[in-house]
Amino acid sequence: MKICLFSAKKYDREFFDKRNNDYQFELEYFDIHLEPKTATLARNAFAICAFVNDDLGRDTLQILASQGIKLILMRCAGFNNVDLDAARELGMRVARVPAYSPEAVAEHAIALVMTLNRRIHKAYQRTRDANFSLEGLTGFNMHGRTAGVIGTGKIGLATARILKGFGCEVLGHDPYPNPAFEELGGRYVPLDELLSQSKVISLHCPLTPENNHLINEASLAKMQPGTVLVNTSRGGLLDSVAAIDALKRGVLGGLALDVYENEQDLFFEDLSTEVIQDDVFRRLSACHNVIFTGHQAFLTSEALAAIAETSLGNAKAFLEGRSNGNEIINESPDQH
Ligand SMILES: NC(=O)c1ccc[n+]([C@@H]2O[C@H](COP(=O)([O-])OP(=O)(O)OC[C@H]3O[C@@H](n4cnc5c(N)ncnc54)[C@H](O)[C@@H]3O)[C@@H](O)[C@H]2O)c1
Repeated sequence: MKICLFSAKKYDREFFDKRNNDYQFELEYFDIHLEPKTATLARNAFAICAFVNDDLGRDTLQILASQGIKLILMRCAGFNNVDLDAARELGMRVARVPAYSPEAVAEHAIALVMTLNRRIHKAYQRTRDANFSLEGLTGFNMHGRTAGVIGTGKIGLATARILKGFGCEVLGHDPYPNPAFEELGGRYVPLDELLSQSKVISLHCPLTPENNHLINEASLAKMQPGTVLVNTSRGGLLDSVAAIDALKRGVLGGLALDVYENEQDLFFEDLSTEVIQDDVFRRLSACHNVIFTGHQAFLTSEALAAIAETSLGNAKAFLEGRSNGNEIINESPDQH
């Protein structure tokens, strides 16, 4: 039984091949994105396995369905790039990996905050050039600061736990409060209060049509000068053009992005010999207090092993006609 994996990198092959010893599926890997013009590659398979920047819109799904694909395996938690209505109409099932390692993403978010705060990115460059001046490297203590977590599900909770460990006061905002967040000492507040009180703000809610550009010109205007904002969730949550303006005005004292709203043309590829055409990305990456990582928050060996195990387990459950709780075809993207 064959599964075609799209956007498959070396590390995906390594972990899927290893876990597949127990499952014995036939795995075919394609390094390229899934989109209408590549969907025809998925021949003689019952399932395809896709990732965050693959295009699973109606056109792609129609081509896949016409080739007999019955199951979409998302090897990630988010599924904002899947047209669930189309999948349902075409009789396709969609499954995901709801929680492979919340700590992997939370730890990366905090690594980004600390890199910006303590200017590690600048110190790294300076010391390699034997420049040991400390001018311009002043950070702030996390201890005693207020940090805001937007979205207090699995990853937001893991982030809040680390922030609490630093000795931060942790504010949260979530339409569905999580008792575990309050148990660890977090305090729920309205979004405006979180924006205006927090020195550090970390985004951990899914991208839905309702919260596209949740952080926009109006919400940035509510932040205190010098706020550090980190987004490891989905790029569309932040209006990047408004962020440039907030950086210029000093409202944002630091911006760390593991995700970017137009990342599908950039991330996961080596573009080091090309001129980047995205002017918003170029303006952001030219700021001394902006750092990017290319959607790597998930990238730990623990997370990759869990992604492979759960994805293959989802395929097995489908073939056995079982539900294992990872199906999303009947959910809308903003549901838990
Ligand atoms: N960068 C990466 O590598 C990476 C890896 C995994 C997940 N993610 C992203 O992280 C997101 C969160 O993952 P999770 O496992 O914590 O999901 P989760 O479902 O456990 O938690 C998400 C929380 O966000 C809340 N929420 C929804 N809309 C909101 C809004 N408008 N304002 C505030 N809160 C809102 C939900 O109620 C829920 O509690 C995923 O949707 C995905 O986009 C990124």
